[in-house]
Amino acid sequence: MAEPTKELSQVAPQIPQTQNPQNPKAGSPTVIVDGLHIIYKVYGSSGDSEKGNAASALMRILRRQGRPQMKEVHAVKGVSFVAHHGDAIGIIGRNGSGKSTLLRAIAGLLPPHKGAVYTNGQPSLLGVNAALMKELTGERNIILGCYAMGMTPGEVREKYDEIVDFSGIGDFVQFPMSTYSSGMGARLRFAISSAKTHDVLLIDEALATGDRDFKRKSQQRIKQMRDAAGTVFLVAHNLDVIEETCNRVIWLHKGKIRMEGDPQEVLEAYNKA
Ligand SMILES: Nc1ncnc2c1ncn2[C@@H]1O[C@H](COP(=O)(O)OP(=O)(O)OP(=O)(O)O)[C@@H](O)[C@H]1O
Repeated sequence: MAEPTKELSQVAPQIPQTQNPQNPKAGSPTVIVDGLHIIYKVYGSSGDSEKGNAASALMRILRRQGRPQMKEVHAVKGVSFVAHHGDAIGIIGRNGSGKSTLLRAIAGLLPPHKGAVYTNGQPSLLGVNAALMKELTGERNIILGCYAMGMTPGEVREKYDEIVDFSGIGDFVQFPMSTYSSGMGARLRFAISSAKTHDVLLIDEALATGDRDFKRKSQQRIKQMRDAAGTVFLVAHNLDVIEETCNRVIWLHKGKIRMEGDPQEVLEAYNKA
């Protein structure tokens, strides 16, 4: 199978950089998405007239058709763009427009059907379903999560209190995550993931469940990551979060880029559409 993502240095070692004496990395490319197509293959009914309901399942059994036919969902259709160090890129679009699919492809979790994703550094996906273990306590999850991000035991000890403080879960850190509200879970996930500086951090709706205070804190932290010349991608339905956090917005529509650029301009066009 083709590699989901490739190291940027292998394909574009000499791309000119914007010089910034304070941070020499700033402005250089971190992610190149080149003519990307993602297709899901799913089992579905054979025709539009056959909806996936009990009646059609029964008909299939009676007609001895066995398994339903394979269908394809073309979720991302020829998307291309370049992201740079220091960019926070908001991805907006209606339900089903391909936002989460694009993030998962950048993270290397979905192989391109056509085209390619090149990344400089390791992309980390922070999603609403990021893999923390519900039956373990917050404390255990913090430790495991930090190890999973490649931190040393010393770094974990150093960051532990800060993560608990930032998440605001207080004494709940001693309880299994299965006892947390969805907001508490999302806050802990964000606190763990953002305890480390990421080259490319992909955030999928993780800020949606936090309260106002937490949103403010997380926006500040995203800004710090940008200042450290990381690249942040943010999928959110809350357009205020996008406007306040991002310096660029990509509007996806039915798997294609409808518009891209300055947040105010893109959000204005999106709201009018
Ligand atoms: N695992 C999957 N298998 C098959 N089809 C999928 C899968 N995940 C997403 N799709 C389809 O791909 C298309 C894009 O979905 P995606 O979740 O990327 O959109 P989205 O813009 O993130 O939507 P939302 O705003 O509702 O989260 C949709 O038609 C969806 O039904």
